[in-house]
Amino acid sequence: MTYDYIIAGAGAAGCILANRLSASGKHTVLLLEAGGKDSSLWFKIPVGFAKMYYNPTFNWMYYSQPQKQLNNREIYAPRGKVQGGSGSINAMIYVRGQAHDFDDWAANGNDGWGFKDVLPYFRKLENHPSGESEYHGGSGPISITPMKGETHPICDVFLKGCDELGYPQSDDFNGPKFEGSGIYDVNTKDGQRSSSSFAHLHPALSRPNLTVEHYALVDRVLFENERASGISVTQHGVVRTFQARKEVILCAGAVDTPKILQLSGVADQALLARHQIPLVKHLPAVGQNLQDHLCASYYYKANIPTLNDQLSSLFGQFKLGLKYLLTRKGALAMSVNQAGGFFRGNESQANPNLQLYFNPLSYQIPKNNKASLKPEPYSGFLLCFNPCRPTSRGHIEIQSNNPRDAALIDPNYLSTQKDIDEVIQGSRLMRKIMRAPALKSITVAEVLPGPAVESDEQMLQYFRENSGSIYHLCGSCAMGADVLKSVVDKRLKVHGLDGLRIVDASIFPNVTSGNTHAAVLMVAEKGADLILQDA
Ligand SMILES: Cc1cc2nc3c(=O)[nH]c(=O)nc-3n(C[C@H](O)[C@H](O)[C@H](O)COP(=O)(O)OP(=O)(O)OC[C@H]3O[C@@H](n4cnc5c(N)ncnc54)[C@H](O)[C@@H]3O)c2cc1C
Repeated sequence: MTYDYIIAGAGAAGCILANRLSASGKHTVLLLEAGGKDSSLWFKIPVGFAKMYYNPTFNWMYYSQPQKQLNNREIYAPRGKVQGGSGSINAMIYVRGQAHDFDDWAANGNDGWGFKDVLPYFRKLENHPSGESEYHGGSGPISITPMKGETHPICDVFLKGCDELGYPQSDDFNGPKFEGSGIYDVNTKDGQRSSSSFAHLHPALSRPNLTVEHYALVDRVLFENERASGISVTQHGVVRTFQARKEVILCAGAVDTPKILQLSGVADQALLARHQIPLVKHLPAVGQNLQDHLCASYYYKANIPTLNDQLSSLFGQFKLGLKYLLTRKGALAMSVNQAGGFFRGNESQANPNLQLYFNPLSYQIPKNNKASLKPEPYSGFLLCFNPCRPTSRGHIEIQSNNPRDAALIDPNYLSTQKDIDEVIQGSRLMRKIMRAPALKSITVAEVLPGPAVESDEQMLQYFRENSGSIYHLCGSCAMGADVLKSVVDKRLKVHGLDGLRIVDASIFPNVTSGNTHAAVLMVAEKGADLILQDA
């Protein structure tokens, strides 16, 4: 069968492309997704995040290679395996990043991707309750909800503590003032997840020129000489091929997009030779430049009730459930990451370089992936940090030429001195904030790492033993001008090939300073415009 556009991966980016490319009715579009539909109610209810965290039906549940700098631990890397992708299972925190994140993209040979260029796309994609303004959009498909005014009362204690220490406050991390403590926005509408699947794809499903195939694992891109001519998938055990009249667009995310390219013969020639894959194009940067945010939590026991108290009792759960059903508000309508912000680890930083989360509950992520996420059995809360712009770079590599084998993920965490220094800065910042009078007055004890962990070495060791991914893998098919160091050009076309683009988190030249979902949605909106301009 032949379509104008074939999109591989119905994730955060792929659903937007499917909508935008099929909207005019002029082009036929095929959207291929390895997972199933997002019909379960748990994708709608924000608290469903916990249900999907270790759910092998809807989550690829990848693990990294053992990380040398993290005590050789294999770090959990959940990825959505369902319509909507990771955008269907994520924590919905909506932060664009700092202006200089995108100015650095532009400086990497990507004119047209500086902050002033991408801001119109951020505005286009969102429906913000404050309406149209310099920084916000009021009529886009993705609904944004500020959690301000709805968060657990303990979040106000955090904000007061930061204020006591003289830190600035930000009313809106996506507005003119990024730096400071504040309350996060989430991408929800009336207490329900506003994913690109719900906001873009569902309303487009009745279009006759849009076809969606589920349980269709893309094995490889097919080429005629140096033009991508179609795609080969395995669906319910049967191999099927589809032809593309105009373009094949890879949207399988930062782990699977480079994997598909490598399986298709577009990668470093030595890697391809090792796996007996015929060479289509020697592109050594495919799979390189992998980045992520690495975080660690500090756990506290409080002398006032926290969300732990409500979530630990059946009556508390019942009350929260009833509130959600009746008003679509309350803890079940929100992310667990409610307060936080962006801070400078020391005075010499030109920009905020640490992101913080203050959660009104505390939970340990169970190591056993058959267990579920449960609050700690006391009134607790946690404070968590990650460096905003880590400089460690890792890679994605196929382990065989079998598309059913997961790729090897090596983020190479904490492999630069800058990243190590920022871990110390972040650890010291946590302790400083917790010494603020407001926070001291509600804290019984630091449960973890605990007061015995005091020196820089001990704090670093705690981080090495306990840190985890905050699930922002990106950069593995970076956009840039240098064909040895990047994979796509500024129009998102794969270097040296025709009819093949990448539109997902893998094209980030550098990770953004906040959570990555918003920037992926922007990339998809701008990518759709670029594709339609060339149609
Ligand atoms: C648990 C979790 C929590 C997160 N929390 C937040 C948050 O609060 N805020 C935030 O900003 N970001 C968050 N993120 C990150 C954010 O969701 C991702 O950055 C974003 O979804 C990436 O979008 P993408 O389109 O690149 O990939 P994805 O959304 O992952 O989509 C890729 C799609 O491709 C499909 N696919 C993969 N391989 C194939 C194949 N071979 N054939 C066919 N289909 C394939 C996948 O099944 C998936 O549907 C979180 C991520 C996770 C996993």
